[in-house]
Amino acid sequence: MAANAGQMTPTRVRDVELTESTLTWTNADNTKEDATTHEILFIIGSSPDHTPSFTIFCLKEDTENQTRPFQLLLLQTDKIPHELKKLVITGLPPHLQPAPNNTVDIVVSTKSGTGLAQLFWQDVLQPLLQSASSKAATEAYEVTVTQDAQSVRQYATTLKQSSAPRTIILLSGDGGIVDLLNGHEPAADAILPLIALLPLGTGNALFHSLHKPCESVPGPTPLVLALRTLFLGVPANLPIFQATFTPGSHIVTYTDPSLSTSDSQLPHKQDVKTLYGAIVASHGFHASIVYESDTPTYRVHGSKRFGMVAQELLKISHPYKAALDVLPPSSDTLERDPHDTHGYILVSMVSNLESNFTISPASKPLDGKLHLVHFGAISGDRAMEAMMKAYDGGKHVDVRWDDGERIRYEEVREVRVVSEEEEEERWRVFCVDGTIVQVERGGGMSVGRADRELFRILVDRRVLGSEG
Ligand SMILES: Nc1ncnc2c1ncn2[C@@H]1O[C@H](COP(=O)(O)OP(=O)(O)OP(=O)(O)O)[C@@H](O)[C@H]1O
Repeated sequence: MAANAGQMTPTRVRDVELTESTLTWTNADNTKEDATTHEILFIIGSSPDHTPSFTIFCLKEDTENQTRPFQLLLLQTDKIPHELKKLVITGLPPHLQPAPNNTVDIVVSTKSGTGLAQLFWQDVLQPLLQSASSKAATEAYEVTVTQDAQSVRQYATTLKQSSAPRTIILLSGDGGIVDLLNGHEPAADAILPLIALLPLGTGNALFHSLHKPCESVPGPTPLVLALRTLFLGVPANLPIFQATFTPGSHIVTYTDPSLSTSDSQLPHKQDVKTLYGAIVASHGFHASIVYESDTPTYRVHGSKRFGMVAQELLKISHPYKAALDVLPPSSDTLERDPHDTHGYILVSMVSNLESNFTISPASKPLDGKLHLVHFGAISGDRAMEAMMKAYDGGKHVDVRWDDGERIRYEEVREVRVVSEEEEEERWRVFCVDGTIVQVERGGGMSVGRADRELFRILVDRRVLGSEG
């Protein structure tokens, strides 16, 4: 469907001043208002041959306000403080301008996170794009609003029909990325579509990992950072990995056994051989948390849902029976891990699974390296201790207990996991960027870096500076 919202009229203001990190201004009725510099997105200035005029774009967020969590401010003024000049742009950057040789798509994943993507599109992004454009640009955007769990993949399959440059503004969590990656296989010489990610999911691992060098407390919220990247960012190839599964494996969604089985509760099963991912592939505790927390009942709790399910799983501390083989970066020989049972096997291409959960502290944005994080079938108390240290800047990677048990953390080229003798399906789940795959008894997964890229992604310039 085409977008067609009206343009937002900027508020005329004067006496715009900056004191430390507070922006103040005076309205036409002489009232004074303010915002923090962390709420400023960017400033659109008139072209040099016109009378100077600036529109300051700010986003105020109030997560407690259920009906109006987002407030976009457009302040029009003739003069801005000198310190703000670096935020001035002249309008929509080329990657956001719909043109015969540039397609711009918007994908709104309505069930991501706590379900705010559609409101964000209507109240923030659509008026923002419209107001930043000199013509009615958003009418030329194609908007896909998800109707079901297949919508993003279906959208991705349509991409191969065109070979022109394309920007995809994706309002979702990590699931939207994995769906794009697995719905689209471009021709070898195609111009890779460019993803602009607006983090409206729960964990938003890819977004937080890519923006790690830009995040600070106090500082801009993830959505402010994302909108700055949308307008001011630069494209980079998105490194990905490929997970290959044994025959009989299928993608599955969780069915809460305590709820009565109606049709809508039945698990949806879909055969799978390989999946591309950009974030993590796992088996054990992490995969089980993702699998068992993905219910409507848990989803309403936002990112707390992971912790709630983790508590339950820690009480059980299931020893996952599996064979783990690891290929070090500079070797051609797989090495068998000595453990027969495991608590946590996770291969990560990113540093963070949530903004404050640093699973792989050595991972740098876009470095394309895989790191293994592993522990054996340790007690719930020890697992909890390790997880808490991951929330403390990734200190879990140095944990070692007196009896010799430790967290294994190292760069890897490939990892193979084969689930052994697990009777219950519940303990035979694997996770690729939030997608859950259940394998047959004795089945498993191998993970290594993919030999090609499928998409580019917009990143903050500072990220490219910190590469390598
Ligand atoms: N209208 C819809 N009906 C049913 N399912 C939907 C709909 N829209 C999106 N979904 C599904 O909801 C899931 C949302 O996943 P996504 O990863 O975007 O959010 P999240 O799980 O909250 O965040 P994260 O993965 O970052 O923790 C996806 O599996 C997607 O396919």
